[in-house]
Amino acid sequence: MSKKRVYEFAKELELSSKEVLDIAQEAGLDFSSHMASMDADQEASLKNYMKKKQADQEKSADQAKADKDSANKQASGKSAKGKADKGQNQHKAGKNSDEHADKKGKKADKNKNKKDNKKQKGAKNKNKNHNQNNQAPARPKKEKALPEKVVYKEGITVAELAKKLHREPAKLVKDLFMMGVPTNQNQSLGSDEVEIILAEYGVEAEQEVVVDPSDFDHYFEEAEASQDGLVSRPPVVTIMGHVDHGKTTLLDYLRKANVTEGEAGGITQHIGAYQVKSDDRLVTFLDTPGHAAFTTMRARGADVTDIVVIVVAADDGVMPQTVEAINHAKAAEVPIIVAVNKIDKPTANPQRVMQELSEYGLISEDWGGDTIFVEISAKFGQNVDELLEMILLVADVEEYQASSDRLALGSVIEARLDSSKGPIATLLVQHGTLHTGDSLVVGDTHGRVRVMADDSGRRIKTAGPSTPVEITGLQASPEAGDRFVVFEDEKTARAIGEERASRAQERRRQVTHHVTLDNLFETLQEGELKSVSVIIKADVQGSAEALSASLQKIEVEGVKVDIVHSAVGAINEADISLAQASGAIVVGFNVRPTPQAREQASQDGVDIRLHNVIYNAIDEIETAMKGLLDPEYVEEVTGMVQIRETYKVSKVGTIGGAYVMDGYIERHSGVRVIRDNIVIYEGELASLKRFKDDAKRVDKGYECGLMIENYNDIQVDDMIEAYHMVEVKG
Ligand SMILES: Nc1nc2c(ncn2[C@@H]2O[C@H](COP(=O)(O)OP(=O)(O)OP(=O)(O)O)[C@@H](O)[C@H]2O)c(=O)[nH]1
Repeated sequence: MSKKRVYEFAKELELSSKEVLDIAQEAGLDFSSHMASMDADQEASLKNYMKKKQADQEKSADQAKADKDSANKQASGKSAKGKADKGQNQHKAGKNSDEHADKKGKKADKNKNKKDNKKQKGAKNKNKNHNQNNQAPARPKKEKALPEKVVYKEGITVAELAKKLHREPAKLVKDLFMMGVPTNQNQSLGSDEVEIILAEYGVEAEQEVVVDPSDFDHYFEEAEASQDGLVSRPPVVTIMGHVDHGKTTLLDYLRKANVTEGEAGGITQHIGAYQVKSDDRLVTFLDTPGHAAFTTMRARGADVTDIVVIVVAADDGVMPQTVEAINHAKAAEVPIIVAVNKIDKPTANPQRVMQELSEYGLISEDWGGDTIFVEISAKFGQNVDELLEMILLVADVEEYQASSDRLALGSVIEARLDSSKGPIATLLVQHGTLHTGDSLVVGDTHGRVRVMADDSGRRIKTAGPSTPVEITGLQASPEAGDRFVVFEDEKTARAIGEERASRAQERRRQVTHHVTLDNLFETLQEGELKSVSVIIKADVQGSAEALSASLQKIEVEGVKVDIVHSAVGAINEADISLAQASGAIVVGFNVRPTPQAREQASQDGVDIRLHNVIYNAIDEIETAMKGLLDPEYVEEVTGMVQIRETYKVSKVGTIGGAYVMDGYIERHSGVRVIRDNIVIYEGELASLKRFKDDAKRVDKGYECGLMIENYNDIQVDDMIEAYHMVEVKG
C-alpha cells in the first residue's frame, strides 16, 4: 500500500492538517509538516489514539456536548451522507462541521443562518478553548462560514480562491506561505496547490472542466470512452508500399472480386475508400494516395486506420518507400500485415523479403516473430482471400467497436469541388450513424447532409461505423484529414462551424510553432518533449546509418534522440509530412530538399538542417539540446575600396588614401586586403577618416583615409574588401 500524506489523512477525516499534526504530537508521533507521509502503522496508531481520546472526551464532556447539541444535530446530518468513519470524527472536526452545518442552514433559511452563525462562533470558541487546553479565549472573529465545496478552474488566483472561501486574500497568502508556497494575491495557483490549501481548510475541492464546444477532441474522447451500445465494426485498412510493388493491383482485385452485393457490373466510383465483403464480414479499405497523405491525415487529427497492409514485391524486396511505409505505420502505432506480392513471378524470392523486413523489426510468425506475412499474387488473386482472412483475424483480436446509436463523428477521406454539385466530401463514419439531413461541422466548414451515396454510388439514407460515404451539402470544401461532428440542430452546427472558421483564420495569421533547433532548448525546458525526434536523409545508406547511430548516443539530461525515419535520397514531401506529424527535425546529409518539400517545410515551419560533415550534424543537435546553439552568422561583403595613395607616418604606421568603388565601408567593418585577386591579409580597421575627421561610414564615390590594425604593408592599387557578419534568422 502506498503511504499517505498528513494532509490526505486530514482530508479523509475532515480535519485540518494542523489539527492532525497537533493530535499526532500528543500521540507521540512526530510529522515534520502536512506533506510528511505516514505509514500504515502510524496511521493505525493515530486512529486508535483519536478513538480513545474521543471516548474520553465523550465521557468527561457530557455537559459541553449538551451545549453543542443543536449544532451537532446538523453536523450529524452531513455525516450520515459521508463515509462511515467521517461521522466518528465529526466531533473533532467541530470547526468544519459547524461551518458545514451553517452552510446548510443558509440554504434553508436566511434568519436561521444568522442564528447558526452565532452558534457556530460560540461552538468554535469552545472548540478552540478545548484544543488549546483552556488558554485565554480567542477574540471572536467576524469570519463568514467556509463553504462545503469549492469549484475552481485551473489557474485560479489567490484572491479569487479567497473570495470563494470567504476569507481575506492576505490570510490565504499567509497560509500558503506557511505551507512553503510563496505567492501574492494575483498569482495563479495550480490544481495541486488549490487541493492542498482546500484540504487544509477542510473544504472539498472540485476542478471545473471547461468544455469548449468548438473543440472536437472531447466529442471524440467521449465517444471513445463510452461503453454504451457498442457493436463490432469493420476494420479500416490502409495499403502502403514501394512504387510498382502492386498496391493499385491489389486494391483493384479486392474491389472487383469482393464488391458489396447488388453492384452488378459495378460502375467503379472512386471515392477514396470502399468496403469489401469476406465471409459476410466487411473490411473498409482506404485508398490514400501515398504515405504523405496517410501521415498528413494523422497530423490533422484523423487517426482512422486500424491496420496497415504493407505490400512488398517478392522480386524486388525492401525498397526505400517500403521502409518509409513501415515507419509511417509504426508512428501510427497500428498492427502491420505484410503482403509479399508477385509470388507468381519466377524471380520471386519471398524468403529474401522476410530476411530484409526482419531488420526493421517485422519478423514473421514462421520465424518466431509476431508479424503476419501473406504471400500473394495481386495480379492473379492468389491468396488474396487469405489476406482478407488475416485482416479479419487481427480485427477479431483487436475487437474494433463503436456505438451505432449516437450522433455521428468521423473524418474526411477526400474532398473536391464539383462545378454543379458544389463541395463533395468522402467521409468515414467512426462513431454513431450518419443520416441524410443531419447538420454537421466538417473541419472549419458546416452544412447539412443533402445527398449521401455509398462507395458504389448508390444513394443511401444512413451510414454506420467504418462506412465510407460521399456527401454533398457543405458550405465549403473541407480537407482530407479534417474531422466531422454531427449536431442536434442546424443552428448549433452553424455557430460552431463559424467559430471554427474564424479560429482557423486566426491561426493562419499566427506563425506556426514547430520544434526547431533554435527553440529546442526552451521546448525541452518547458518539459513538452521527452525525446528529440529526427528524420535523417542521406546520400548513401552508410552515412544514414552512421549518423543515426551517433545521434542515438546523444543524451542530455535524460532526453535522447529518437530517429523517426532514416533513408537514402532527397528530402521529399512525405518526409516533411512525417516531420510535421511527429514534431521532428529533418537532417539532410549530402542531400537537398526537393523544391516542393522546401516549400512545404517553410509553410509548416519544419526545420531542415543540411550538412556534409557527420560530426557537424551531431554537434549541432547536441549543442541545441544543451541550449548552447549560437545564432548562425553569415558574412556579408558591404563594399570595395581602392587604395590610391599611401602615407607612412612614423610611430603611427601606414595610412591609405582610398576611394570607395562600390557599396560602403564602416569603422567597424572587417577588412581583407586583396592584391592581384589574392587575399593577403584579413583583419580590422584601426581608423577611418573623411578628411581630418573620424568617420563612421563612407559610401561609394567618396574618398577616405584608413589604417588597418597591425598591418602597415598596404600598397597603391590594393583592394580593400569591407564586410560584416549578419545573424541568420530561423
Ligand atoms: N506478375 C505480377 N505482376 C504484378 C502483381 N501485382 C502487380 N503487378 C504489376 O506490377 C506493376 C505495378 O503494379 P501497381 O499495382 O501499379 O503498383 P503500385 O504499387 O500501385 O504502384 P504505384 O501506384 O505507382 O505506387 C503493374 O504492371 C502490375 O501489373 C503480381 O502479383 N504479379
